[in-house]
Amino acid sequence: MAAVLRKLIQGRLPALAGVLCRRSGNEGHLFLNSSGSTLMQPRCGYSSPTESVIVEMDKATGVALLKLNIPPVNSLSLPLLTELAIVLDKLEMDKHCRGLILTSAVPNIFSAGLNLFDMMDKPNEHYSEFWRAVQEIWIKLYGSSLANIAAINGSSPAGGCLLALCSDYRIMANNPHFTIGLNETRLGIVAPFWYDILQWRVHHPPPCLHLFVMALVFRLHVHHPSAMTKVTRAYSTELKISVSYVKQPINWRSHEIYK
Ligand SMILES: CCCCCCCCC/C=C/C(=O)SCCNC(=O)CCNC(=O)[C@H](O)C(C)(C)COP(=O)(O)OP(=O)(O)OC[C@H]1O[C@@H](n2cnc3c(N)ncnc32)[C@H](O)[C@@H]1OP(=O)(O)O
Repeated sequence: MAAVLRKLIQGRLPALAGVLCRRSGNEGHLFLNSSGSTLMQPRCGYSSPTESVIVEMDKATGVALLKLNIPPVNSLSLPLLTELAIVLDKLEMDKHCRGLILTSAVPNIFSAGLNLFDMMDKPNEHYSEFWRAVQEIWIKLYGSSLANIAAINGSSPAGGCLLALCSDYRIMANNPHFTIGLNETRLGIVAPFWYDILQWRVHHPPPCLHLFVMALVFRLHVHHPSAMTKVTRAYSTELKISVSYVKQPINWRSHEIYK
C-alpha cells in the first residue's frame, strides 16, 4: 500500500495517464485497436540482449512501453522471464522512468502463459530456477514503484493472465477471439490462493478507479483539459483510496472472499 501511495504522491499514475491522453491522433498516443495492436511513437528505445523484450522509452513522459517479443506465443520461458526481470530492474533504477505499459509485439497473443516445456522432462534444479524466476516476475511487477498498465492486445491464458493481474490496471483489446483466464487448472496446475484474491480485486474495483481511468482513456484531457483537472480534484480522496486498494499486501485470512 505504501508503494502505491508513494506512486500517487510522486505523481506517477497521472504521468502514465498523460501518455494515454496527452496528444490527439496517433502521435505519442497509446491505444488498442480492434486487432489488438498498440500504436505509440517512441522517442527512443533499447531492447534486452536477445530482443525478447523490446523497450520503447518516451523520454518526454518517462513512460516505457515494454513489448514481449517471443513468437509464436510469448510463452514465459526461463530466458524470457530472466530478461524481463533485468528490464524491470533497469527501469526501476532509471530515475527518469515513471511508469510502464506492458504489451506484446506478437500479433493476437499477449502471452500464452508459462512455457509448458519448462515444466516437463527437466532436472529438479531447472524447476527450482524456473519457479524462482516466475515468482520474481510476480514480485517485481506487483511490487514495482512504477505505475504500470497491461495493454492486453491478444489472448492471455494462465500465466499471461497472471502478468496482467500484477499490473495496476488492465486494458484489453475488444476482440471476441482474444481469451483470458486460468485454463491451467485443466492441466492440473493449482493456482495459489493469492491469484484468487488478485482476480477478486479486478472484478470488484472501487468505482472511482474506473471513473478515473475511463476518463483518461476517453481522452477527457485532450478535449476538456480543465474537466480532467476537476475530476482529479473532486475525487482526490476516493482516488487515493482506490489506488491504495490496487496493491494491498495480500493477507488471505483477512480477505473478504475467505471470511
Ligand atoms: C510463488 C510463485 C508461484 C507462482 C505461481 C503462478 C501460477 C501460475 C500458473 C500458470 C500456469 C501456466 O501458465 S501453464 C501454461 C498454460 N498455458 C496454456 O495452456 C496455453 C495454451 N495455449 C493456447 O491457448 C493457445 O496456444 C494460444 C495462446 C491461445 C494461441 O493459439 P494459436 O492457435 O494462435 O497458436 P497454437 O497453434 O495453439 O500455438 C502455437 C505454438 O505455440 C505453442 N504453445 C502454445 N502455448 C504454449 C505454452 N504455454 N508453452 C509452450 N508452447 C506453447 C504450441 O504448441 C504451438 O507450437 P507448434 O505446434 O510447435 O507450432
